Amino acid sequence: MNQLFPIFIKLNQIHTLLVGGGKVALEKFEALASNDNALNLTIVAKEIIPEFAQLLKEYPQIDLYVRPFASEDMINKQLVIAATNNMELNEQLRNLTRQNNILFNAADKPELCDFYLGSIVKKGNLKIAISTNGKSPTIAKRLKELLNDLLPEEIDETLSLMSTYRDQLKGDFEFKVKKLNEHTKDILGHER
Ligand SMILES: C[C@@]1(CC(=O)O)C2=NC(=C\c3[nH]c(c(CCC(=O)O)c3CC(=O)O)Cc3[nH]c(c(CC(=O)O)c3CCC(=O)O)/C=C3\N/C(=C\2)[C@@H](CCC(=O)O)[C@]3(C)CC(=O)O)/[C@H]1CCC(=O)O
Ligand SMILES: NC(=O)c1ccc[n+]([C@@H]2O[C@H](COP(=O)([O-])OP(=O)(O)OC[C@H]3O[C@@H](n4cnc5c(N)ncnc54)[C@H](O)[C@@H]3O)[C@@H](O)[C@H]2O)c1
Repeated sequence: MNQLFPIFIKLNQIHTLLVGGGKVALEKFEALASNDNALNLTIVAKEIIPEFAQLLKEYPQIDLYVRPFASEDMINKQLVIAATNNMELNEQLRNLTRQNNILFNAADKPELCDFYLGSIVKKGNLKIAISTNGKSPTIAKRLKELLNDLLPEEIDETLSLMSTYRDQLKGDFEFKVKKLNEHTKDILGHER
């Protein structure tokens, strides 16, 4: 059984720290920024690969510090993601985040993580996050591709129409829920 509880985070409201500037850090950065390019992020890395530094020029709001991690970097952060090649540093980050009540992810190190990144299907306002409980990120990626192909582009239009319809409905909450369910019965092919 997968006991992980998915939540959807507003990356422009919280402050995230990414430690590391290599290929894996770049992948994690792309995973974050592809959801919200106005994200609130600080990056600390002893060294950064040129393509990552180049990409960051498109994000003037992001702070990049090319130097070793210092414990003060944790101040005012709510989420920390580590993508370093240094296991001692990963352990130190694990301990510091715990002491400071900050949620922690170490890329590819499940035993150190409070949360995992998911594979993400995106169709306009619709977003589906996939977890395999860490069993196979490759299958998560393949499922994402499958769902991306299966879901029609019009699904976003349907969401917008439903939102307008809901705003126009007059009546109490129970009445609205009934109407919305009646209206979508055929779209989804079954009754709630
Ligand atoms: C979903 C995705 C999100 C993201 O990272 O953005 C993600 N990994 C992705 C891809 C990917 N990662 C790896 C491969 C190589 C093949 C393979 O191993 O399968 C591929 C496939 C590829 O790149 O093609 C290597 C790998 N990853 C982990 C380990 C350690 C271990 O398994 O013990 C190792 C072995 C390292 C080694 O051998 O040294 C662990 C984790 N990776 C997770 C997330 C979390 C669990 C998610 C879940 O429950 O499924 C978890 C637990 C923690 C975390 O990192 O958050 C992203 C999909 C991108 C997309 O959607 O396109
Ligand atoms: N590259 C891959 O495809 C891959 C696949 C699976 C697992 N991994 C693992 O993921 C980790 C990261 O991989 P990578 O390819 O990005 O490694 P990398 O060596 O390219 O990058 C590591 C980054 O950590 C930074 N770093 C190290 N010590 C630091 C410190 N004290 N303060 C701040 N930054 C520091 C380095 O400057 C560098 O930017 C490694 O542990 C690797 O074994 C990598």
